[in-house]
Amino acid sequence: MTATLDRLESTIAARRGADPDSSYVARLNAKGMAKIAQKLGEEAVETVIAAMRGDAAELTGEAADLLFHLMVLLGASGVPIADVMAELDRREGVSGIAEKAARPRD
Ligand SMILES: N=c1c2ncn([C@@H]3O[C@H](COP(=O)(O)OP(=O)(O)OP(=O)(O)O)[C@@H](O)[C@H]3O)c2ncn1[C@@H]1O[C@H](COP(=O)(O)O)[C@@H](O)[C@H]1O
Repeated sequence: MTATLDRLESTIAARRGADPDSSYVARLNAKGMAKIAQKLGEEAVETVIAAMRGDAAELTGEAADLLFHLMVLLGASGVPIADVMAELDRREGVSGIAEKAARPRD
């Protein structure tokens, strides 16, 4: 999975400055962060809908769209996928319930 995301990150970085007429990555970046964020939100909603329909093939496609648009957003934000993976590694073995219970209260 990491190798796939690493390759996709490189492809997105290489395509960002391409001709928007021939590159979806370039076209989306040319529209700016608000449009990239909007697309990510739309893909998240479509992923949720596919999950609720119980259609595994549809969910697979929507999840791929979601991950792709997340990668475009991370790239446009200058956040390497390696940093996200490192954060997940850091959390490994820490129960979400225990972590939430240990948060300082307001
Ligand atoms: N993985 C993807 C990928 N997944 C989805 N998409 C595109 O994401 C778009 C999402 O479809 P939507 O209908 O939701 O969006 P839309 O057509 O822009 O609709 P509106 O926003 O206009 O309403 C489609 O154009 C898909 O083709 C992708 N486009 C590119 N990639 C990867 O990025 C690489 C570079 O792509 P280009 O920049 O286009 O060369 C490709 O070789 C792939 O590896």
